[in-house]
Amino acid sequence: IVHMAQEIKDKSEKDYQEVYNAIAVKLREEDEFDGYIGYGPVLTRLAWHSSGTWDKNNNTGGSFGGTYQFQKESNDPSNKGLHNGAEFLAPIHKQFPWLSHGDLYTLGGVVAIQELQGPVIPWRPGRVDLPEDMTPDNGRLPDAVYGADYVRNFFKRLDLNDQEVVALMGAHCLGRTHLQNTGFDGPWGAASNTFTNEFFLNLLNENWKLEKNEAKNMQWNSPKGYMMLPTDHALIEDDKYMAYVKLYATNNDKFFEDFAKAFKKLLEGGITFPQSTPTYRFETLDSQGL
Ligand code: HEM
Ligand SMILES: Cc1cnc2ccccc2c1N
Repeated sequence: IVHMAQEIKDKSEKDYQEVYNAIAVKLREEDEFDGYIGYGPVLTRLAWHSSGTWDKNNNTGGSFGGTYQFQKESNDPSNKGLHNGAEFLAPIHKQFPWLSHGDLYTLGGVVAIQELQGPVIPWRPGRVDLPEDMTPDNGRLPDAVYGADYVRNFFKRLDLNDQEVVALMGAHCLGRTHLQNTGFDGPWGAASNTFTNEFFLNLLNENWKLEKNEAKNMQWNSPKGYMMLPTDHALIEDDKYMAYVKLYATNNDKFFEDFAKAFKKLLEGGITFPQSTPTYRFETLDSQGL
């Protein structure tokens, strides 16, 4: 299967910056969601889950067709809680009906990362809505209970190497786990809604204890009330991953640079863009003085 992005002839950078700004203003205004964490983390996870269904071996799934809009995909147990992100974006789709669902879900993640003070994520438009029968099967997204070998093998299907995987996992600096969504709980106290390399510093500096949580799942907890999933903790159980954890814990610029590249690659998996497709680097609200 070839997913050829369409050439968007009648929309300019200004049009896409207008969509970016509409999402960013809504994000700034609706700050009470999830105990004042806001919508940034869940929008980031929605962009990742709508892209993470890609299978490089047969080029099925991925962000191109916007199939998260169909219940077969949004009801995947792996997607529990993401409806909050989709409902947040629904009015944006109404305001800009010319934007495909695939472009909407991925752009939502770009706005979230940038407005939460993360790196600029270069982004290309042109994803095309596919019919419901092209929705990939459930079960293509990763489980949280396994170790490094599972994580490494899982991300091969998304064509992502050790360095890209560790960089991307740094997004777990944002938001939190919710017992009713995934059977994991915490961090307790304020979860973060600012994009930093804290995830790597916490991995290295906290005193982690493996405990069974209320849903009978094992997770790593620290005396300060932080938590890590088994797949998070796996990054300091494996020498190759550990090298990148240390790199990103000590070099925030390198983390930002590598995260931006890996997140763009994740959001574009399986898509062929025409030469003429521009790559947009959007301004944040702050940098526009808005
Ligand atoms: C081995 C791979 C991964 C596993 C097993 C995993 C698992 C999870 C789980 C269990 C949650 C909690 C969801 C909830 O209970 O509401 C979560 C949240 C989150 N994940 Fe991941 N994740 C992985 C990779 C990623 C990647 C690659 C990204 C983005 C680049 C990401 C971004 C997020 C964000 C932002 C949240 C917070 C969502 C919120 O606060 O509502 N994750 N993840
Ligand atoms: C500190 C930390 C660690 N792991 C996480 C996994 C998923 C969501 C949030 C997380 C988080 N804030």
